[in-house]
Amino acid sequence: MARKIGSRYTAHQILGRGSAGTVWLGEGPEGPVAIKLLREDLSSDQELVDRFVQERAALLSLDHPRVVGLRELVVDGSDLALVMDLVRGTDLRTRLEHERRLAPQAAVAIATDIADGLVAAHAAGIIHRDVKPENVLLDAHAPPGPGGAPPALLTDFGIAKLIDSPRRAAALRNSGGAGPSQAAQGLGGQAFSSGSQGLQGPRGIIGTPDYLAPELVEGLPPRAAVDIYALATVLYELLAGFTPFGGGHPGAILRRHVTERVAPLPGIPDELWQLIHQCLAKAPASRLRAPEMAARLREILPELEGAPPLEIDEQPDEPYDEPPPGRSATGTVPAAAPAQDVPPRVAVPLVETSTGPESNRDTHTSMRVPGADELAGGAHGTARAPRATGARRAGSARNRAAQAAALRKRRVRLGVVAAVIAVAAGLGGWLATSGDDSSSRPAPEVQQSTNP
Ligand SMILES: Nc1ncnc2c1ncn2[C@@H]1O[C@H](COP(=O)(O)OP(=O)(O)OP(=O)(O)O)[C@@H](O)[C@H]1O
Repeated sequence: MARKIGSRYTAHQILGRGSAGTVWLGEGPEGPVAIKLLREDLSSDQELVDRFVQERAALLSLDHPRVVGLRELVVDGSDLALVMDLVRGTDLRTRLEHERRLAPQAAVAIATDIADGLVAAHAAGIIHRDVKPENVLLDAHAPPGPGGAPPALLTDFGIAKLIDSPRRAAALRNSGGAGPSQAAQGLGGQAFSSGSQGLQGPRGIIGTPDYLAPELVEGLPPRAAVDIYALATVLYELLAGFTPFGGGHPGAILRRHVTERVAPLPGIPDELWQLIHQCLAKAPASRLRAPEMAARLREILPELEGAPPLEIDEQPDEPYDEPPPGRSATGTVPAAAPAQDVPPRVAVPLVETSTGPESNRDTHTSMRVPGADELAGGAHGTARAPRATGARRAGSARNRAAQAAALRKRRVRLGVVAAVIAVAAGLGGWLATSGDDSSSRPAPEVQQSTNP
């Protein structure tokens, strides 16, 4: 059923739904467009509407072939719509769901496109804040690039930040139900709320847990480096089929971003791994900047020609598996509950989402407060450590009793939320002064144009 949007656009058919609203195939004076119609509760929020209007010029000015162009912001009665270039194709999440893992050259080609988009955005002072496969569109009508990858375009620039209004975040913090700041509260309410009050104003964390840079978990204000971290996470996911710190409840994922190190992917070319590793550095200053990342990805691209997707064993770890003594921390934490109790791995956005029919992707699962056990690294918080196909799992059944005993001891030490709060708070200082990479380049100072 056709629907008028403002005086110039008509929405014809639903293309898909996301956490912020519904995307329609539409028509305007210059031809077909995509129209994102924001959810009613968002569009009726006067503060949010004001922010959109304030940011209109900055968002409309972002013009780059690797960025989905925003053509118009329409405020029409109770409708708030973003009119965008129409990309005929699919989003990267859908492709990943079909293929599970991409061949390295295709993965790097897509990451290069996204990095190019970030170069333009960061140069314009705009931080994306929600780089993830859902926000990457693949243009199936353009000639494919290296590895047969369709050109990729980054979409939803600045949207996460716009929706992140202080009033909304405060309301969510005060609400009893699942909401965006619940994970943050669960991980360490003091650390988060005090950090947020001091550095960001009374805001919650906005983003999607799997892709959130550790400094955001710490309550620091977002800088361009958060997009680099998220892009490195996406690249890792394209290669591995899962994100480095994902799995389980949002609070557990957030904790891992801060405390765990990423394990190398089996069979990954060293240069590519070094790049991912550097861009996943805990300290934002240690990450590459967008132009450097794009250039390095481009250099690596030709060497990956013909390389097959990585072979990674995706069988879930056995319960009670724990890294053997002496092994470096790799993202594996001991499991303690039967596998059937472990919630599915999904990326959930840390923005308030609608539920039910409004949202049609499993990325929009609502969150619940993670328990102390999960926050302390229990089964629901177990990240998957990459293992080559056929490689032996860390730990084994013969050590299970000893491991279970060690686990119980460990839980006594770590099994209260307060401990996690202390760890998170303490790490704030550590993060500010250390990195896990050699580079000590200062963090790029990109002012968010989305600040009021
Ligand atoms: N410019 C566009 N052209 C064509 N299709 C689009 C465009 N923008 C979005 N879509 C499609 O609309 C659907 C919903 O997109 P939307 O951006 O609302 O949600 P999302 O990014 O999947 O999730 P979230 O809002 O949580 O980030 C997606 O399937 C996407 O492929």
